[in-house]
Amino acid sequence: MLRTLHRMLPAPEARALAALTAWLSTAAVLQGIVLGLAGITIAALLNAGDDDPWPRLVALAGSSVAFVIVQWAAQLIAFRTGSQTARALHTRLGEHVARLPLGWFTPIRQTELIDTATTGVPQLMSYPAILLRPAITAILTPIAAATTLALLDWRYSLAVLATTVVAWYASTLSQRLARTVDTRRHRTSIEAANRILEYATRQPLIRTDQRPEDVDALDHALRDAARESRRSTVTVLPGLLLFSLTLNALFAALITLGILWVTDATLTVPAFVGLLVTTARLTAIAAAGAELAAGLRLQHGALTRIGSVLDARPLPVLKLPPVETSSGNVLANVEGISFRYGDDPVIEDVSFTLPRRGLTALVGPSGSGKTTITRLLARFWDPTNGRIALDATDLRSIEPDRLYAQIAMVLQDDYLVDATIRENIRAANPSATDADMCRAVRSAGLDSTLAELPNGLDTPTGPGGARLSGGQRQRVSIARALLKAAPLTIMDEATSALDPENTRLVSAAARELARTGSVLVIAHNLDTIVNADQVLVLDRGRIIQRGTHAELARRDGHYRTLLDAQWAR
Ligand SMILES: Nc1ncnc2c1ncn2[C@@H]1O[C@H](COP(=O)(O)OP(=O)(O)OP(=O)(O)O)[C@@H](O)[C@H]1O
Repeated sequence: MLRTLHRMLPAPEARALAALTAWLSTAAVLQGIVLGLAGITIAALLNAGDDDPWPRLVALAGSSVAFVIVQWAAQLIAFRTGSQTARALHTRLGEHVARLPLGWFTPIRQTELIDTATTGVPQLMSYPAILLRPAITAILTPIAAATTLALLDWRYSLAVLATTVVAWYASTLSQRLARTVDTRRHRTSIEAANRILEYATRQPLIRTDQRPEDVDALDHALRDAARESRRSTVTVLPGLLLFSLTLNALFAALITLGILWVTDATLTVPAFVGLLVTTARLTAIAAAGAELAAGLRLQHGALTRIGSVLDARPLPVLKLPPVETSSGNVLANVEGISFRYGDDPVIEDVSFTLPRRGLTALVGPSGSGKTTITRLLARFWDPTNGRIALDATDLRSIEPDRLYAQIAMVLQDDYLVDATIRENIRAANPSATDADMCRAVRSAGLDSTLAELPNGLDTPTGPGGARLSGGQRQRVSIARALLKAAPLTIMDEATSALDPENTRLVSAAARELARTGSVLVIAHNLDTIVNADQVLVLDRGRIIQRGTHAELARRDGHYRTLLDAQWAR
């Protein structure tokens, strides 16, 4: 665990952890020497007359003082290292997550990430601060004590070393037993957390639709979590019992050995008493170490989860030759792409181009793959076959920052950061002038909304934009896209039109952006489609028709059927 944590930390914090380990190891060895010397001194005092106890008493006092000083310094360093470790892990997690492909952020991974950042990292902080000391002490102190005891009786010293190895093995075994249940318990508790989040955020839907299956799913998840929690307690107990029994059996074995050696006169009674005092103290140290095992296991679990986030690889940026395009007017070239989520093919052999300027409407029934195509264009994932090029460059060879600078997105229910409306919009283009900002706000239809807000553009949006209505959030998102004026804008029109005014605004913004850039709209609004330069009709992951609205509307086929069913009402 120490090695894993050491590997995860940046160099300065890893060095601090190594230094702390050295301090704690020195303290543990000194403690062992103190305990060994205590046994030897007791033997010498009981053996009055035969031995001069003073040299031993001086050595004991000297090593005790050294131990207290080193232990005190180590503890101070431990608290500092604990908070440095937590800070470094938070930073590493944050920097790493920012480089992961957007497709990595599934709901369950998001819940895991919240748990890791808010619970896992703070848990790990107490590893260097509190638990590393007893963990090191439980191993090094008995070894140092046993070695010191060799001055009194080398056979007993070897016996203590052997029992230390057996006790260490028993402790590892009991922890391994518990770790498997810990993993299951964590999985079910994350599933429950996810369900609770879903239950809380979908309350309106659950209440109005009276969906008992949502409540059932939550009930199941909570029951599973409670069951695993009970099971983990029950499974951990035999391990703890095994360790406690082993420890007591080892102590009894050492006493028996001592008695045997006293009986055959190869060990004196005072020496035996001295050895027993030291051994009893070592047993107490080992038992205290075992009591902290549960904490260590929790930290091991947290470390494993942080490791699995850090192991997730960002999509590689490859060195690829430029892509030839048929004309300089092409911005995006999608060539024979296929994609699957797991084993399910979702997109199959799709090809199309997006012009540098113009509006492309993507239409098709629900589940036909429209959203997936737009996500592949923003490189949430790489297609399993084929390639996508932006400005004659394969997406896989564009640095993420450069790629995101070229794309703007307006989604159905956009997430706003907890800042003012102005800050949310300006984030799209920090160098935009106030005049550009006003234009974007006006075109997005936000001016009427702002007039009703007491602080206008400086109104806080709340976490995720919760203080604005869905329609207002979408208008902020449109203003952001207008201000960014990226070469490619991807828009997702609301399926269940929030209000006709917003639908008209998305359509108008799409047309405006299409005058200077390329716009790809997942279109549900006939107005958008009629104005599109090309319409791509998608069905079960394939493009089955393409052309303008007028061309497609004249032909029999899927588009006409869609048109009749959806828009001609
Ligand atoms: N993250 C995911 N994991 C697994 N399957 C997914 C995932 N996202 C979408 N799918 C599946 O991929 C298929 C295409 O989904 P997609 O969201 O691209 O369709 P869509 O045409 O945008 O649908 P809608 O109009 O309803 O939004 C669907 O069958 C969907 O169930």
